[in-house]
Amino acid sequence: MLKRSWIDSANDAEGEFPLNNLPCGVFSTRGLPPRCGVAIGDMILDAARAEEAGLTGTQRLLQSAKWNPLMAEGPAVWSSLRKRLTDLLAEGAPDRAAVEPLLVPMADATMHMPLEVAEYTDFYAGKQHAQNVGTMFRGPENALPPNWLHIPIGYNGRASTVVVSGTGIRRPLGQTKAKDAEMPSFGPSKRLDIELEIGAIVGTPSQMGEPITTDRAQQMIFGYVLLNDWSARDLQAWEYQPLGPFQAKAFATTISSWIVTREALAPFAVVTPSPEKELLPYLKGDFPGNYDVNLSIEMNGHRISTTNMRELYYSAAQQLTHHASSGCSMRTGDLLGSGTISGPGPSNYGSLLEMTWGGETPLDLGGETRTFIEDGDTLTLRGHAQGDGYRVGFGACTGTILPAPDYP
Ligand SMILES: O=C(O)/C=C/C(=O)CC(=O)CC(=O)O
Ligand SMILES: [Ca+2]
Ligand SMILES: [Mg+2]
Repeated sequence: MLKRSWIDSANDAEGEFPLNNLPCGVFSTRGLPPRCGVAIGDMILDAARAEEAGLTGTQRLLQSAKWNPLMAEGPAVWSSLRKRLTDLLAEGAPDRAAVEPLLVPMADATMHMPLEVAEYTDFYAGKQHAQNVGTMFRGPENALPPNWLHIPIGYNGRASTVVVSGTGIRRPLGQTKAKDAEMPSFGPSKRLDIELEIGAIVGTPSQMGEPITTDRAQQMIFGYVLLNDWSARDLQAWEYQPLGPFQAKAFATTISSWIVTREALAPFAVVTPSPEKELLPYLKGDFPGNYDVNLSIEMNGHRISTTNMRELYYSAAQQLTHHASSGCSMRTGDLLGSGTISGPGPSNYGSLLEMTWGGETPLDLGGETRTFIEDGDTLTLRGHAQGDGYRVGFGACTGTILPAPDYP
């Protein structure tokens, strides 16, 4: 049910930021440095100033212009802050007069990275995507690798190039090799693509040498963002064997400005699809660790795909458990990409590679067509969970492609 707020725009049934959501971002307004804020309707509550005014029940957790200090505190503190903010913003709140001056119109704000990304790992937990990409790269017989049904497969990506929604992305340069060419060549990617993913954000850390259970992993997750894993398919096809993606995915990853907390998504929790092969005991998660979140992709304003987070075969908790299982420590601010979330048919695929089947079938964008991304194109991911009379949304995860740089 919609929790009503004294901020009218937060009571809109189709709005993304009702009182039920309260996602965490970092914003600035003219002349003032970036600071922590919480979205409510079409406004942002200045959480840093609310803390200074003694309204949040926290001390010095919201002053660093990143959410990491709060994230490190763990679920009890996350929960009490959420409860406190809910009380401040609910219809009939006694503190309204103190809170009102701390609201800034979203339209006047510039958004920044909401967290310091400690490390970034990208998984491959969408089965339809793994099947599709495997078919194109290795043929239908070898599409799904033999380990896929047993391990949440991943690779270590780059935290240095995770950027916030709205950041322009330079077309990457790299090495490619045409099938019939004798030598590889170097230049701008000609097969630039997106991947629609959800990123899970680790709040509380684990120690080196300390494996964790799926229950504990679930408790460690602070929240989720939309994530676009920009991918240069021509670089990828040439470089990926035997160590997996490298420069094809190292140049940029865009996340939404808002972190939707695990608590806000709890009413939309679902179990992952039943495993086709029994999972080893350490990976079993008998709780609903996935979420019913509607997802979509727009290219230059045209919707080109719709899918849902519930398609994921492994939950973020299972991915995190596997990640720590060897003794690998997990840090506050670790970002775990889910893997591309493709649904059953071409209108539900999460990458252009799949939608155009390797560039063979162009997409119709109302007059124009596209296979891969051209300079100046804007790609936008959106996502929301649908409640009874309200939505919990992520805001946009968007980026425009700029021409490749000259080689120095
Ligand atoms: O080699 C392959 O089969 C494909 C690898 C990827 O594309 C890696 C990746 O980013 C996985 C994903 O997002 O699902
Ligand atoms: Ca990916
Ligand atoms: Mg990437």
